[in-house]
Amino acid sequence: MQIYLVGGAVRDQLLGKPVADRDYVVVGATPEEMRRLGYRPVGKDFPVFLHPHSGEEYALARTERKTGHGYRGFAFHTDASVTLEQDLERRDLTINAMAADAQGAIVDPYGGGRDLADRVLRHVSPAFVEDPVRVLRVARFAARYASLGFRIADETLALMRSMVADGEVDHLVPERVWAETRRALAEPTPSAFLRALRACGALRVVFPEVDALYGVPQRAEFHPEIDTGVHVELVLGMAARLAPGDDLIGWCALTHDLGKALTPRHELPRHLRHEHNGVEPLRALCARLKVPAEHAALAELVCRHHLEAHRAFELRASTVLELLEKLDAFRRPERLQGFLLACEADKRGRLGHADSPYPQADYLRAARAAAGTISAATFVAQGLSGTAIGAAMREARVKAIEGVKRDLKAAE
Ligand SMILES: Nc1ncnc2c1ncn2[C@@H]1O[C@H](COP(=O)(O)OP(=O)(O)OP(=O)(O)O)[C@@H](O)[C@H]1O
Repeated sequence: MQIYLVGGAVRDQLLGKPVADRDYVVVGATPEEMRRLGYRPVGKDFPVFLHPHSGEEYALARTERKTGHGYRGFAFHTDASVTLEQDLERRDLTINAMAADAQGAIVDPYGGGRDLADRVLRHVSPAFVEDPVRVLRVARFAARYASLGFRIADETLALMRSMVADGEVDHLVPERVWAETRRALAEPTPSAFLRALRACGALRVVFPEVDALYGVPQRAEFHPEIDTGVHVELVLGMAARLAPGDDLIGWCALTHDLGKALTPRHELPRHLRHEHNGVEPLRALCARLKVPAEHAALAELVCRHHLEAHRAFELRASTVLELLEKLDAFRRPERLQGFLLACEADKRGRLGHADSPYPQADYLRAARAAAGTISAATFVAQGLSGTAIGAAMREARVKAIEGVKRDLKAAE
């Protein structure tokens, strides 16, 4: 039997990037042999084994046949006669379909090395169309490598379009959409994920509420980029810059303005109440994709309150306190931190504003710190009880926030 390193590890090595996971393909072996050698079987649908010591994954070389819709409709075939080339042929992109033998010699039957050098994301074979998640994977790799100058090959984009047109993308299960989206949001250029999905028409299928933002105008004096979809792309880019690799902030960036798609035509380009209008589609989207609770919760807070954060200096101290309470900022400082990063990404994610300061974040952080030092214990010690404690504490917190604002003004 022969063992090859395959997929992402070979690609990353050739790109000079750190290798995260090492996956191996085993050619010319049977499951029984693998077990005899001490490998532990883990695959449900097809034979994958864990190395007895390193815990790395070793999969028997396999082919597949499409039997139905979506990703469940596959019959995998594996035996000792399946070749490395057959296994690599069923992979998505040529840059992911290279292998390296034990001596480090590269096996590259589909031109992955050339595409890597040319910065092209290209499908391996016509079988690409058989698994709709590959549309999302290509978009995700576009988000990962956009800054290196990668583009999607025309013929691959054409196949992606045909998969959308044939309705194959409709069969994606929410778990797979979320898993790829989450990973894409943690990539360096998440806006390239949106652009790739939009270019093939998949955005309308998987994120219709985001797709609907393109072509919706905003006021040019606040948003020189005008188009709301373009604004969302800029906010995603800024979120990736402010919080690299943080898909939670990315999710908030992606969804903060969903309400703008619902603005009545006669009100455009103003978007009165968009922060309220966005809540319902956001909740429906989070439920549909089964996003984790904290992603749904923080995205809703950002959607509802981003305008308040932008206007923080104009708000009364009591309103600032209410905002901090709604964010649960006294018990959960990380919530406030995430909220402010997303709000800052929104404010700076506008054409010509990338380097604008966002002093609102400093103010709200300082407000929380000052108000947070006031605790109920002080008022209990003063002999107060029940509702009197709550009222006195509130009053003291409001005063503390007023103090912070005064100090900031004085420092200007
Ligand atoms: N749905 C799919 N269709 C075709 N090939 C796939 C699919 N999912 C994974 N692969 C193949 O399996 C390999 C491992 O997949 P995995 O999702 O771990 O990504 P990766 O390429 O290792 O990238 P990452 O760096 O994100 O882990 C890929 O490189 C690709 O060759």
